[in-house]
Amino acid sequence: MKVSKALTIAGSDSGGGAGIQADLKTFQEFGVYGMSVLTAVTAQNTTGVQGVFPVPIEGFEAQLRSIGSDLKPDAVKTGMLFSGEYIERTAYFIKKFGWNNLVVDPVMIAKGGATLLSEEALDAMKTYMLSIAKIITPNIPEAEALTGIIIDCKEARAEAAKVLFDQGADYVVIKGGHFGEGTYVSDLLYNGVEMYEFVEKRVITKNTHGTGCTFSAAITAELAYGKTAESAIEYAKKFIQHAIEHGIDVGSGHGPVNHFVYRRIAHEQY
Ligand SMILES: Nc1ncnc2c1ncn2[C@@H]1O[C@H](COP(=O)(O)OP(=O)(O)OP(=O)(O)O)[C@@H](O)[C@H]1O
Ligand SMILES: Cc1ncc(CO)c(N)n1
Repeated sequence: MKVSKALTIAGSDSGGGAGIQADLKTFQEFGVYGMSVLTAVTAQNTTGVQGVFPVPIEGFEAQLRSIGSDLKPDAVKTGMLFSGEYIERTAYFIKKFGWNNLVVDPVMIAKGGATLLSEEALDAMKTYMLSIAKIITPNIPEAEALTGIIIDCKEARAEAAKVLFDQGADYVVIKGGHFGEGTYVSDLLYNGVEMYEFVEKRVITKNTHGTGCTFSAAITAELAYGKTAESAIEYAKKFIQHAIEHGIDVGSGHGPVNHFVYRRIAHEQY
């Protein structure tokens, strides 16, 4: 049986809500065969990040070579890339293997404030990843760090999207989860010609662990199926909305979004 295949290059979240675990669960939910290359192991749960342990760089590169020499992902996403060295190696292998359906989620800081990307890596992210990204999906603080623009209004967000586009990404999505506490949450898409806003009702919940990873994994899964960037983003936005609305009550902190939301809704109908 032929299947669409997607690869995530990211960190592990032992708590299962973000990182590689969120990506693989989302790929599975979309019916896409999931593969993973680990940059780092995090000791993490719903209350925060207790430790970050990078995979030795040789082990990281070996995983990329194993995938590249045998499996051909239809789409690839990057999440926590840990440091400039891992970023440079990631870009090298992505180019070498010709993986061009690339979603870059420039993960920098976990919700509780833990650093997932070293500060020196910011330049490497701009130099190596933006130029090869099909879609980049920063949240507001990440877009601010990458552009130097303070995003305190919609106009500033649009300006930042243009700067990121000029740095090389084909499609820029600046997510609005961190944009105040309004009734609606809007994500901005810029494709070099037009700006689109994807708007949904803000869900009042503490279970928002993994929103960003799950959203970008859903986009990647849709790209793996051969969908256009616009339709992949539109569908992923609906998916993340359902996943947040049905967030899971586990742990004592921020529970994860619900990666198997469609199946759960189906079960509830019986
Ligand atoms: N409370 C909410 N209600 C509805 N949608 C939300 C809410 N919070 C975030 N989103 C949506 O979830 C997606 C991820 O956005 P967000 O800005 O939270 O990303 P992120 O900060 O990268 O996530 P993470 O903290 O997992 O790294 C976006 O589509 C955003 O609009
Ligand atoms: C491993 C990992 N990647 C990404 C995030 C984003 O929030 C996280 N919390 N943990």
